[in-house]
Amino acid sequence: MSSVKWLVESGCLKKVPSKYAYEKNPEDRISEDEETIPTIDYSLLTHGTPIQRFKVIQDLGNACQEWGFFMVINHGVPKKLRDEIINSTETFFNLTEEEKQEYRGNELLDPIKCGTSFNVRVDKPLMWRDYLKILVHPHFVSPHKPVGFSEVLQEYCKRSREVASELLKGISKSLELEENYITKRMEVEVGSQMFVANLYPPCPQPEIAMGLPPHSDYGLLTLLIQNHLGGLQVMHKGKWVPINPLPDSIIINIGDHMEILTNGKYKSVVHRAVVNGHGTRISIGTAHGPPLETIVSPAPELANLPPPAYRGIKFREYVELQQSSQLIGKSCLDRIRI
Ligand SMILES: O=C(O)CCC(=O)C(=O)O
Ligand SMILES: [Fe+2]
Repeated sequence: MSSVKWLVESGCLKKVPSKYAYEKNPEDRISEDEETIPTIDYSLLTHGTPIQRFKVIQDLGNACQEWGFFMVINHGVPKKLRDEIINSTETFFNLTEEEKQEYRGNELLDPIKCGTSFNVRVDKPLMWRDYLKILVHPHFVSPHKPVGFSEVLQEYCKRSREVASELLKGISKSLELEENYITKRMEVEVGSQMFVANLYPPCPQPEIAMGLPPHSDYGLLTLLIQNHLGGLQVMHKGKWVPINPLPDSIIINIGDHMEILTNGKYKSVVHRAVVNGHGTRISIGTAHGPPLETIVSPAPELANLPPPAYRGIKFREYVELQQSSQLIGKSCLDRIRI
């Protein structure tokens, strides 16, 4: 299956080929309010006074409960590193189709996988998106091309793990649990981290194509950065809210495993990526979760009243289920609700 990038660059497309034609839900509403996702000042979480910390933990809890999405500012991941990971990812996608073939991957959880759409075996229609997914933790691997990619990838992923683990401490506190509760219970230090780069080439008819359809993410937390182009929309109170992140911020969202662990107190939220007609959008997510063999179930501290609402499932099994199915809202999580 050729990449969307190749399709766009190899001819002068005036129309979206029919296999990419995406029928939007006629009931979709785009929010026109100014309202957007909350902002969390990370530096107050890590270096604030006790009062500032108390307040930011409350804000974090509210953001998780009300939106499932927020932006973090003052996170300490240098702009240079964020630019470098976006630029080197772009350079990766600029390799020839033959060079990228090496990373096509045959198995669902091959540590390095490069491809198009979400899952070409089941997607109907195809998505206007190419991707590179790398399981970077606990065992770091990287494509050996382009030159320098591996070093930047390793550093960016390490810095994003640091941010994720501080946020998980704050989230534990917001649930009135001990600060290291989630990181310990989910063995986050030896947990899995998936790097997912999305490339959305310019689309001749953006209104009838989709970059990524409505879905929630697996894992505990996802960190997301993007180049200069927007496209992320978050479902909130029945409307799609377009996200325009503050400069230098990182977007964070709750994944399905946080919903399971908190017994539904913090819910994963459906989001999608729309495409545009003028330029190539790149977004880079890192999904943070437990080790693949860990069984995730509701924390007993949070699953007494109300009783457990999800059955326990091995992280690997859940990821395989999600990655092998069509991406449809929260359909994967629905399968393990009690
Ligand atoms: O490109 C985006 O803004 C969203 C990407 C996304 O939702 C994902 O990779 O799971
Ligand atoms: Fe996502």
